[in-house]
Amino acid sequence: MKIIGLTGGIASGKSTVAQHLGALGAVIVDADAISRALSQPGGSMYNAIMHTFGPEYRAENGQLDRKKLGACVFADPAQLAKLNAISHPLIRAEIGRQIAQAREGGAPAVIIDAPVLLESGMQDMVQEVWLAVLPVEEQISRVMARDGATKDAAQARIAAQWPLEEKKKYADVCIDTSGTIADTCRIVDKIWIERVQNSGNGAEKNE
Ligand SMILES: CC(C)(COP(=O)(O)OP(=O)(O)OC[C@H]1O[C@@H](n2cnc3c(N)ncnc32)[C@H](O)[C@@H]1O)[C@@H](O)C(=O)NCCC(=O)NCCS
Ligand SMILES: Nc1ncnc2c1ncn2[C@@H]1O[C@H](COP(=O)(O)OP(=O)(O)OP(=O)(O)O)[C@@H](O)[C@H]1O
Repeated sequence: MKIIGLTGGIASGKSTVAQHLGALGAVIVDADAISRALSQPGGSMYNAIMHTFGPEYRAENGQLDRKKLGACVFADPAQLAKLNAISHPLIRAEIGRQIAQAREGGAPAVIIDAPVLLESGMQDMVQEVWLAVLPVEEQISRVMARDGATKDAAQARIAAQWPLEEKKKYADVCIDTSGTIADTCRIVDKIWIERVQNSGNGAEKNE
């Protein structure tokens, strides 16, 4: 089984690429979904956040106030570092568990969809890094359109991540997501054939 890290910035098209890879037969491990699950009330990340950031980040319904915490950490690198120190080890452990599960299921490939795979040092868990790339102006437009964010909020979140040029240094494959979704899917089909189907499923690299 080939273990592939799929990364890129916010709204760079990772989930769209991952969804298509899922249709092709890959198992998808979604780091954002793991993060949201662990930060449900009573979850390990929720408890640690309440302990470190304080009960003012608990919304009236008991959930983590994601909007408030996002506004805090994406405006202040020191606060983001504090959150990352809590979240990344917990997310990493769960990703490891889900990779093991995928291996037992006999999937040809597992895709770790993780926006901050490189920033968090999780690339040591994967055999290849696939990077979704698009011009930053298009990325800002997609964040604003999808999340209803202001331009400033979109730029703040992008600034909390490594620049694309830095990420390219670690990428085995770049996936251009600047065209239509159909264009992206065609590119992904080709990469899947070349790097998974025709590679003996990466079995020679299996750990
Ligand atoms: C700060 C939080 C509460 C904001 O929640 P919100 O619902 O607004 O955003 P969501 O979790 O859906 O993330 C949306 C996007 O923000 C970006 N983002 C999230 N966390 C981070 C981070 N630590 N560093 C840089 N960018 C991040 C990613 O591109 C992600 O796809 C939340 O993002 C969080 O708990 N982040 C820490 C967990 C983490 O590191 N996640 C990344 C998984 S690899
Ligand atoms: N060619 C394309 N490829 C991928 N996504 C596209 C494309 N064109 C437009 N989009 C849109 O861009 C937006 C962001 O895509 P997606 O949600 O897949 O990104 P993401 O990298 O997973 O984002 P995040 O990590 O923030 O969740 C979506 O609304 C998607 O429909």
